[in-house]
Amino acid sequence: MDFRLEDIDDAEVERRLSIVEPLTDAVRELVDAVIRTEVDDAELVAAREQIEAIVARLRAQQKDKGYGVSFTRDFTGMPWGNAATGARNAVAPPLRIKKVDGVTRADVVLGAAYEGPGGHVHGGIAALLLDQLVGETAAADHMPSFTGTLTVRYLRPTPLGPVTLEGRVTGTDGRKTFVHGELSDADGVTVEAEAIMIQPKHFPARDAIISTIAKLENERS
Ligand SMILES: CCCCCCCC/C=C\CCCCCCCC(=O)SCCNC(=O)CCNC(=O)[C@H](O)C(C)(C)COP(=O)(O)OP(=O)(O)OC[C@H]1O[C@@H](n2cnc3c(N)ncnc32)[C@H](O)[C@@H]1OP(=O)(O)O
Repeated sequence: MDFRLEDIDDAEVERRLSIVEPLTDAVRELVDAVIRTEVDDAELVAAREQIEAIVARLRAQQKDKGYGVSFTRDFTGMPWGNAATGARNAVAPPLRIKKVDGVTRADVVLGAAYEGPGGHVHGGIAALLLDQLVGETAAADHMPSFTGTLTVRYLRPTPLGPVTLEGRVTGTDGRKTFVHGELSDADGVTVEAEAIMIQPKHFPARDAIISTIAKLENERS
C-alpha cells in the first residue's frame, strides 16, 4: 500500500487543491460532454485530436502507477487519486463526506457518467459510494478500517440526479466495526448497505508514517 509523507502545511494543501480541482472538474465536464454530445462525426474527430494533444502534454511528467495516499505532517490526508473522493480523479463524482456526531453524510449529484439502467445509477457506482462511506464512517484517529464484507441491498432504482448518503456505526467487536449505510433520493432510501470493517492486524505503513513524523519533529526542535 502506497502511503507517503509530505512535509507541507495546510495552506500548501489548499494552494495545490486550488490548482488541481478546477482541472479535474474540467475533465468531468469533458466526460459528460462526450457522453451527451450530438455534434457531427467531423467534430468528434477534431475534438479527439485536441484531447490527444492535451493527454500528451500531461504525460510529459508522470508517476509510475497510481497517485497513492500522501499525508501532511499534521495527518491531513491527500488521497487525491481515490475513485470515490479523489481531487485529481475525474472518475470520482466526487464524494465529499462530513462526519457530525459520528454520523457521516454526503450530498452528491450523479450525472450521465454514472448510468446503469437507462436514466438510473449503476449498481456498482452505488456500491462504490457506499464502500467509501462505510470506510470513512468506521475510520477513527488516523486508523483506517478496510472493508471486510459489504452487503448491498438495492431496494429500488436510483434516478440519476442529486442523492444523499448517510452512514453510522451500529456496533464494534474487537478490531471489527459494523456500519450501516444508505443511499437516498428525494423520495427516500434506494440502496442500503451493511458492512463489516476491520482494522488490519498488520499495518506497517501507519507505523512508518508515525515514526517519520516523530523524526521530522525532532529535526525541527
Ligand atoms: C497511515 C495512517 C492512515 C491514516 C488514515 C486516516 C483516516 C482515513 C480516513 C478514511 C479512509 C477511508 C478509506 C475508505 C476506502 C473504502 C474502503 C475500502 O474499499 S477498503 C478496500 C477493500 N478491502 C480490502 O481490500 C480488504 C482486503 N482484506 C484484508 O486486508 C484483510 O483480509 C482484512 C484487513 C480485512 C482482515 O485481515 P486481518 O488479518 O486483520 O484479519 P483477522 O485477524 O484474520 O480477523 C480479524 C477479525 O475479522 C474477521 N474477518 C476477517 N476477514 C473478514 C472479512 N473479509 N469479512 C468479515 N469478517 C472478517 C475475522 O473473522 C476476525 O473476527 P474475530 O475476531 O475472530 O471475531
